[in-house]
Amino acid sequence: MSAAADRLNLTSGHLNAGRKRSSSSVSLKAIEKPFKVTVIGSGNWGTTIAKVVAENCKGYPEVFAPLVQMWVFEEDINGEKLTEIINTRHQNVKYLPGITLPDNLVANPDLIDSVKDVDIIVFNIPHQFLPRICSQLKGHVNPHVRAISCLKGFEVGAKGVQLLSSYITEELGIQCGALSGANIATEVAQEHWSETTVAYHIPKDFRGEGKDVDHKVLKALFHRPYFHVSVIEDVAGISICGALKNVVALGCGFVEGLGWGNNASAAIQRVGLGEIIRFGQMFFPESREETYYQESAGVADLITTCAGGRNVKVARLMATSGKDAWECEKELLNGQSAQGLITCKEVHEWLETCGSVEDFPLFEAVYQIVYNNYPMKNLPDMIEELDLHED
Ligand SMILES: NC(=O)c1ccc[n+]([C@@H]2O[C@H](COP(=O)([O-])OP(=O)(O)OC[C@H]3O[C@@H](n4cnc5c(N)ncnc54)[C@H](O)[C@@H]3O)[C@@H](O)[C@H]2O)c1
Ligand SMILES: O=P(O)(O)OC[C@H](O)CO
Repeated sequence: MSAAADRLNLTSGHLNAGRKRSSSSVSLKAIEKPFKVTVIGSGNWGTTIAKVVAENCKGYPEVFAPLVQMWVFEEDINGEKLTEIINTRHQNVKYLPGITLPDNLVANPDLIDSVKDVDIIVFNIPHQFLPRICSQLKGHVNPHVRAISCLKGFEVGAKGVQLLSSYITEELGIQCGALSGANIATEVAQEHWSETTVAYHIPKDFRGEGKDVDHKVLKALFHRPYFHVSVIEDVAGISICGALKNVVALGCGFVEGLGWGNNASAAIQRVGLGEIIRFGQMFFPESREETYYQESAGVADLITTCAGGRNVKVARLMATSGKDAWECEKELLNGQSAQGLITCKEVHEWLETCGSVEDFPLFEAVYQIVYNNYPMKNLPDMIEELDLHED
């Protein structure tokens, strides 16, 4: 085993075969040409994951090209360009203040230039911007490029409800997996220990170990001493959890803001977990039920998001202030996005299309509260009235 593999502890013993994780031991010394990596997105999570990736690319030059580009949606910050601030002071002062970024992470405002000759793209933007980003990238990305989506949400359109990784694959013709877990960005950026799940299917045109991206390469790219990665195959399972826990977190924020306490929040999470699993079973039958319970992307992410994520904070403020969702998001998040606000609408539209609204009373209640001003205090009845578990 190479020194790099040894340092990464990428042996089969380290991986839990019972959870269908990747288990082969591959010498990373065998990498034919180091993989060049770009991160698209520079928000709270975008910048955090770019930091993680840049640390590993610098640490394993036999596997990755050390220089990592991060595409930045350019902004003016008190007369200075955000990209210039990042490249000179090595800090994203707007979206991840107080965190020093590695000097091999280079901010680039030119989207097309940022993916030139790249081997791996990590997508990490609020999901409402994905269609425009993909349409700009079309024709500029080689089909052999591999991608990981760190986005949490769905694309709902003419093709029905789609995973964002599938949307990227369809739009750009590249294989795309996902990364999702119990990962509040600032905690990861501060290097407090957490876990995450990466899911990736090896594509039919896989070029072979050492030449192409596989589970080992992805583990090397994302695993840090403070950020423990498990690599599995269930892209649908981890993506469904990641998208829908944000809707559940809004429900938790409502009951907390009303002053109802921990029992009410736990009740919302219980109902929410059931609806997440039901959604997976109905619309993505390829997703595996154990992912919801065993992976960081499952119930662990539900718990952390409902405790300390942005969605719960926005919903709490809605309840305590009486302001609408968009005002609360603006007031609290300084340009960041509470993705559950968009996801609950997408889910509602999809469920209406297929006549399944009544199967998901919590998702529907959250949508009605956010978009149609339904009283939050009626949430228990809204869930109860539609509860399918009643005899
Ligand atoms: N922040 C977290 O704790 C966290 C953790 C895990 C996953 N996620 C997920 O990661 C994804 C990205 O979240 P984030 O926290 O990096 O973003 P964010 O919520 O911090 O959003 C801000 C980003 O949006 C960009 N932006 C604004 N307008 C834009 C436009 N018109 N086009 C393109 N980009 C624009 C900004 O430049 C900035 O980079 C989301 O799907 C989120 O759910 C977030
Ligand atoms: O801050 P939120 O609500 O977007 O959630 C953050 C992460 O998704 C937690 O894993």
